[in-house]
Amino acid sequence: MEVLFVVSEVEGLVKTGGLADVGRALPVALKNFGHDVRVILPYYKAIAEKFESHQISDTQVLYANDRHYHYNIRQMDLDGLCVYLIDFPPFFDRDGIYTDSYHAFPDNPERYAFFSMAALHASTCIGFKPQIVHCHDWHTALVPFFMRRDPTGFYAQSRSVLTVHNGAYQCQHPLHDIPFLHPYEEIAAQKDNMGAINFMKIGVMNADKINAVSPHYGYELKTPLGSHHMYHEYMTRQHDLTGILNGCDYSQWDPATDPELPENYHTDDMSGKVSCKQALQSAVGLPQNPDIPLFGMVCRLTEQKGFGYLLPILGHLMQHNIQLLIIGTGDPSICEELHHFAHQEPEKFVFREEFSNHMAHLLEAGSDYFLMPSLFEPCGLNQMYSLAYGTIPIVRAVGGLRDTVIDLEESPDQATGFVFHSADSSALLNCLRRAALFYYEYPQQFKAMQHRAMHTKFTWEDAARNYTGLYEDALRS
Ligand SMILES: Nc1ncnc2c1ncn2[C@@H]1O[C@H](COP(=O)(O)OP(=O)(O)O[C@H]2O[C@H](CO)[C@@H](O)[C@H](O)[C@H]2O)[C@@H](O)[C@H]1O
Repeated sequence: MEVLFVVSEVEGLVKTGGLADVGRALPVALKNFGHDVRVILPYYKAIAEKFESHQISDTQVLYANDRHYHYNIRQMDLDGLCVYLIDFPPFFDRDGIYTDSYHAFPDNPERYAFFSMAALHASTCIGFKPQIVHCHDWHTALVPFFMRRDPTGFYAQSRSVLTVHNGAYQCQHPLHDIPFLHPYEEIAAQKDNMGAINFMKIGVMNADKINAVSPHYGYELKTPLGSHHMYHEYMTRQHDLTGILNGCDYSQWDPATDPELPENYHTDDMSGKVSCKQALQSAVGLPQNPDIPLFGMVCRLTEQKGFGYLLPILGHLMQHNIQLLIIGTGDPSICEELHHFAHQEPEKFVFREEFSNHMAHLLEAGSDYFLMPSLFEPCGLNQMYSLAYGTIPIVRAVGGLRDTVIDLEESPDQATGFVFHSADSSALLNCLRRAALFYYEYPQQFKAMQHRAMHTKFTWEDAARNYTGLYEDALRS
């Protein structure tokens, strides 16, 4: 199949979170499955500064209201993957992808409405007629709407798939600021009483098929509590909504080959993991004690990741003989609390406010436990990386975390981690205490759990097979 993969981030080029990991690994897996996949994303400043690409057509123009958008199409090769870039400096030649590190760019809705329109337009200019146009999250959720109303007929036989990586981000914005949507009366009819429209709703109501990034998140989207206030839309589309579990990119996340680690390791010889722990403790200034359990966490600092109930128990946690390391960037108020706490407990707790791929890899390898107590988690990738690195995940039973981690009490012989249920501090604290006790009291069982974790596999090949099935369903619709 010919697939146009329209996405706002691609790991290796530009990344703010898990969307980028999927933006790289899934098209590669689909290509390996035999599909002709072309990825298209904005030509951000960060890409222009670091990577070679070349312009492949004359300057193109799009019109919306009285505005003209003159843009260029560029192309590059990313490890055998064909990548097109939409070059429009007024929107993309700036520091930051979505934010200036603190605040979202106010013109994000217009930027991504333009990108969605330009991605489809560019494909017609290039002459690539895809059977499937696969878009992701709110940034490209207008693509299915524009496809259905394409006046040229170029996409008449094409079908659209919208993947929901994070349904909480929907982009609600005044229609007035989004010129590309002005011509459509049906959109004007959807304005709420503040004059705003919702990109994600438009995507869900117009895509031929929709999928969540795990089966359980697919189920949650169809519940009032888990739908992020889009229960009506997800229920309306329930027969076209499914869940496909993300994979783990083992070419990037394998402790036996990971070049970011001071020493590699595998299930037959775990001594390298001890060196990684030592290197991690040394890198962040924690006492170099190999016997104390080290809990690690790396994530975007947002409420989604469970800080609402993690922050209140940090003090209680420090009464135990453990170490905790958190690496992340995001919400300034969470940063402030973490910095404050780190000053109080320098021997036990370190907070690094940074985005570092190297440190993320070292943390995955050097920690004993990986903490992921999310309020909601569409799939989650770090728990998969943790399993691969023999770093036992501690997760809440939501979304993809529930689909990928087996709790010790639930199934002692198959357990790969610790799972708690309620979104509250005491449930989390109990779970963390359970994990610390297990580490100290049952070292042999801890090792056995590490081995089981490292043998657990969630491959992109499986995901690509499932997406192929979804594409086939879309083409039949
Ligand atoms: N400070 C930092 N330094 C270095 N690396 C950092 C970092 N902060 C985060 N990362 C990296 O970003 C990625 C985070 O991926 P996740 O899937 O866990 O979360 P995210 O919420 O961004 O993704 C959303 O999309 C993905 C993809 O579908 C879903 O799995 C997920 O549930 C959904 O919320 C990992 O590769 C992680 O290592």
